[in-house]
Amino acid sequence: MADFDCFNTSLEGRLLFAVPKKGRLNQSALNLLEGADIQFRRENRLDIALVKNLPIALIFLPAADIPTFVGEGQVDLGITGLDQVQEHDAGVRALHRARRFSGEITPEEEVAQNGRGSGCETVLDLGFGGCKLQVQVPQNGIYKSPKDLIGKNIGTSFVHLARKYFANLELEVDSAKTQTGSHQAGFTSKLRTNIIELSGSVEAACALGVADGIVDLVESGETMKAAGLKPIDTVVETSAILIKSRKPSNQELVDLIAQRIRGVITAQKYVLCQYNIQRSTLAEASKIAPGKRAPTVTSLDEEGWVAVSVMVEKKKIALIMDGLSKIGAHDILVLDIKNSRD
Ligand SMILES: Nc1ncnc2c1ncn2[C@@H]1O[C@H](COP(=O)(O)OP(=O)(O)OP(=O)(O)O)[C@@H](O)[C@H]1O
Ligand SMILES: O=P(O)(O)OC[C@H]1O[C@H](OP(=O)(O)OP(=O)(O)O)[C@H](O)[C@@H]1O
Repeated sequence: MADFDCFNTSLEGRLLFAVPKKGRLNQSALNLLEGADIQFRRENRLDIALVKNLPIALIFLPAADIPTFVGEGQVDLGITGLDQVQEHDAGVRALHRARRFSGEITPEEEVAQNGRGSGCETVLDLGFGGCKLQVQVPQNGIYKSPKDLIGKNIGTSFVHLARKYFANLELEVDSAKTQTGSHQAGFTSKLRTNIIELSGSVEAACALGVADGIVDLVESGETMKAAGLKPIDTVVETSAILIKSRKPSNQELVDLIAQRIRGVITAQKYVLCQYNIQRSTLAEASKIAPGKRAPTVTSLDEEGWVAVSVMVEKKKIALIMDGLSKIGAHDILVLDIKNSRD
């Protein structure tokens, strides 16, 4: 158990669950907690909150730090972006590599340590916070392909993923030139591309002459366009995920939370469609809306008619209603699902 005495709060026996304290993932993460009936009251400016109805303590941390806390086993569970987990992973591997170069560990020990991973295990994809980590360059500039950026200045908050990306690119280019390069050799030589660490507003780096290209997140593309940039490659496609440490303090509680969150995600993704139809058309209707498992069918108090209730993906509902209507379904209703459990 981590020592959190500094918070003057007893965390004894509680599962520690890290939640993004600000930024793009904060509100959706809080909505998920509410849907999963994880009740808490957060005191002003305190980054820790005890859950009232479960033996859990929420720890509010920057999304970028959550993989470190979970990976080192100080915190049991966390919500963060896949990009942040991969950045942490790449950082841990870079550290092992540096230790091998300095002779602190043998190549075999490096392989063994890499095999153990960064300590974060993905529990489930949360279906929000979707975006891409992309290599971007000025729209009307001289750089056309990622290879043109080798040896140049790259601004990013994702230094480890950017180093890994350009190390692979340099290796590819060098191998093509010499026909003798090996993967390992590429990672041992010094990176020629200069990765510059920036903590925010990365898009400004090119216009201000700090960088020739950047590696940053793109969702709608508005920020990129406004900065006069265009994407030339994707490093990672990311979304928010639930992660757990290698040995959580209470696996049963981890499973319970995962099950509740899964239920909330399903409820957000589906709606309930109800309609009346003649029994003779039921098979056709079931092809249009087969449901998550199968439609629920009840007899109506009218000869030859049935009432059907079926879960439908929200994004498909309009087309499905059109189809059902076309084959003679009546009284089609669509209802929101508040929560669900498999
Ligand atoms: N535009 C976006 N659309 C969707 N998800 C995003 C977007 N930007 C970032 N994310 C996701 O949110 C995570 C946290 O990014 P964000 O920039 O919100 O963090 P932060 O630095 O903690 O907050 P802030 O930028 O407000 O200081 C990212 O790692 C990514 O997974
Ligand atoms: O493609 P878009 O929809 O425009 O989103 C992309 C922007 O969102 C994120 O930054 P954020 O606004 O969270 O602030 P930051 O730059 O301070 O991290 C990301 O770093 C981009 O700048």
